[in-house]
Amino acid sequence: MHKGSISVQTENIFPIIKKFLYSDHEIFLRELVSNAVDATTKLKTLSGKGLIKGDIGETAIEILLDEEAKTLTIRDRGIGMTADEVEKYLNQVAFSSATEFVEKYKDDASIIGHFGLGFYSAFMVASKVEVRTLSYQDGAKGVTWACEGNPEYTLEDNDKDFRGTDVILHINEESKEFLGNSRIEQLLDKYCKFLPVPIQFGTRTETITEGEGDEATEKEIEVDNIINNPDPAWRKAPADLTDEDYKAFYNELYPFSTPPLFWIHLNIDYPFNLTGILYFPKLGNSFEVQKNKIQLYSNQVYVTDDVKEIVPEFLTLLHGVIDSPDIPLNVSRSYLQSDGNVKKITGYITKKVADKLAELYKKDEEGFISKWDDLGVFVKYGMISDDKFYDRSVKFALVKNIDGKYFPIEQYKEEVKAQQTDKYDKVVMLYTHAPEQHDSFIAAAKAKGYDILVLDHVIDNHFMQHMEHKLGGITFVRVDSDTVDNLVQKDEQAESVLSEEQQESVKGLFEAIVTSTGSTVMLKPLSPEDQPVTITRPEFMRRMKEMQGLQGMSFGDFPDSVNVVVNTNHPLVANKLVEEPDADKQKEVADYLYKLAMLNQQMLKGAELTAFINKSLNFLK
Ligand SMILES: Nc1ncnc2c1ncn2[C@@H]1O[C@H](COP(=O)(O)OP(=O)(O)OP(=O)(O)O)[C@@H](O)[C@H]1O
Repeated sequence: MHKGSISVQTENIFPIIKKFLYSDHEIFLRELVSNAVDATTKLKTLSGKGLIKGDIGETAIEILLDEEAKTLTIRDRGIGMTADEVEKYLNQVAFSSATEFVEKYKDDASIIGHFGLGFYSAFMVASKVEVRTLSYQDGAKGVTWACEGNPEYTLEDNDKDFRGTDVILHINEESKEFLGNSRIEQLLDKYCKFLPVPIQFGTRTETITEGEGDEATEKEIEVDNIINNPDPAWRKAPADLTDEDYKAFYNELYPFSTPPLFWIHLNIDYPFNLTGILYFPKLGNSFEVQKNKIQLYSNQVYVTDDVKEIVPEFLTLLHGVIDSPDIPLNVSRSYLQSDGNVKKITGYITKKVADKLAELYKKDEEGFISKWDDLGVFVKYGMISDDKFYDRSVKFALVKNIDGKYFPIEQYKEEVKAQQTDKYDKVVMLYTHAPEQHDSFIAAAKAKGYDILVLDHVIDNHFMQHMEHKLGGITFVRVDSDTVDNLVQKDEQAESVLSEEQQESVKGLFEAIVTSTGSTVMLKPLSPEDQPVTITRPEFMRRMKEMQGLQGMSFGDFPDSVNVVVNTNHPLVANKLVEEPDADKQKEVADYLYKLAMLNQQMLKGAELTAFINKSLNFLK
């Protein structure tokens, strides 16, 4: 037996590890299993080069839990270590790199906790760590290194008879959770799901069928429980994968979810290394809830699902996996943001996504259109937030009209130009966010030969604002924002059949009825075919208010701004109302017309609505 003292360059590291590493203790398992994987990969490499004679045999890594002995063991059948190597790698390399790391990041506990310290993170959860190891080299002798979380360690020979390393953790009092089967299972699933070496944790029962036809019997057998898929889809060549393989992998990542719309296989080795698969999920009208689903890996080791720094914000709506050994992982956020490689990766991913969409649109326009309702959100979000993406995608950014036809927005502008250009030379793109609710406005606009778009997603206000600015020469106007004659403003002036005096009296009549703040009464000589009274919501104020609401800002109690437009050429106004001799009756008619307009804009509610219905029923008596 040999005793020694770990050379301490700085003050004792163990209290520092315990003090600073309070967050994410669980990372120790990832670190130790990664070391086991490294040792196994090294062995395979040596064998591949013919440097190890004969068959290397079993290489699976095992995780063993002994609740009674309170130990958790990580067992590999990798290269192992000689006594000299243990001294060098565990006492010097591992120790000095851990010391350096803690020194560097001790003011940012979250970083240390998150990224671990390699081998020494074992001391976050263990009061004692034993390493029993046997090197692959001919004639090597087994050695056991043990350390109880202080600078003293022991090293002694053992009789280990199979190549590889057991790291035995004597779990400390505060970390008892790591003696639970399901907790370990959960951690392995989180961090080790796609590690490149099979990892076994206990056994599981499997039902197999023996014999054939009528003779067939079902039997339960115990098999090794391999918790990982060592050869995940993203590491394979796209040519070797079918659509079913991609879907199956999606299901592996997100069990029980709706199949994705399509995917992009990323594969680049210059100027940085990156592989991965990004999936476009079915989003429908939802938005926020889907974020943070992309998982970041480094050589198949799970790192995080917080990829904000690597993937442009709008693409965090995507799902899938990115794997890059080139992303500097154990550094701070601010460093990531300014890192040149990370910027290049972001740019590359954006370009790949835009190219894939362009290709889909070109190759299969119909298929692309059929996916647009789900895809539109990404594309719009991307166009708003990333100029380069805008330039690439404006060609295939679609808008849908009320008849369910889709057009690229630039082409749509040309389609409606002749009918819908206003006196300021802008093409007015009319839209509704709720076709049912705007039925009468839509009917009026259609009768005038206008086309109407459906823009009903929460992102659309921002999208419209952005397109007005970027595309230029267009303005979006909601179909209920003005009376139909004024949706596309022209210079034509219609004549009113009422005298000025009559107009004054009609205006006064309505002003006495319309008392809510924010409402303005206006008279207009519209077509006799149009509604007698229409309530419109001016585009600018409404859109501003909605956009601020979306950003969590508030206009305070700013009332809805609406116009109550009275059509002075409608017979019910021009004849019935004006000619009515009885003042009370006149007021009643005006009020009824106003209520109908409110009803049309879904503004009639509560007691007012009940009174209106009762009044209408009385007419039928
Ligand atoms: N299971 C193992 N089998 C063989 N050698 C090991 C094993 N675990 C650790 N080592 C040796 O100890 C060294 C130090 O390990 P440690 O985990 O601290 O650092 P690392 O793996 O080099 O880097 P990282 O901090 O990224 O984990 C390793 O480089 C390796 O040589």
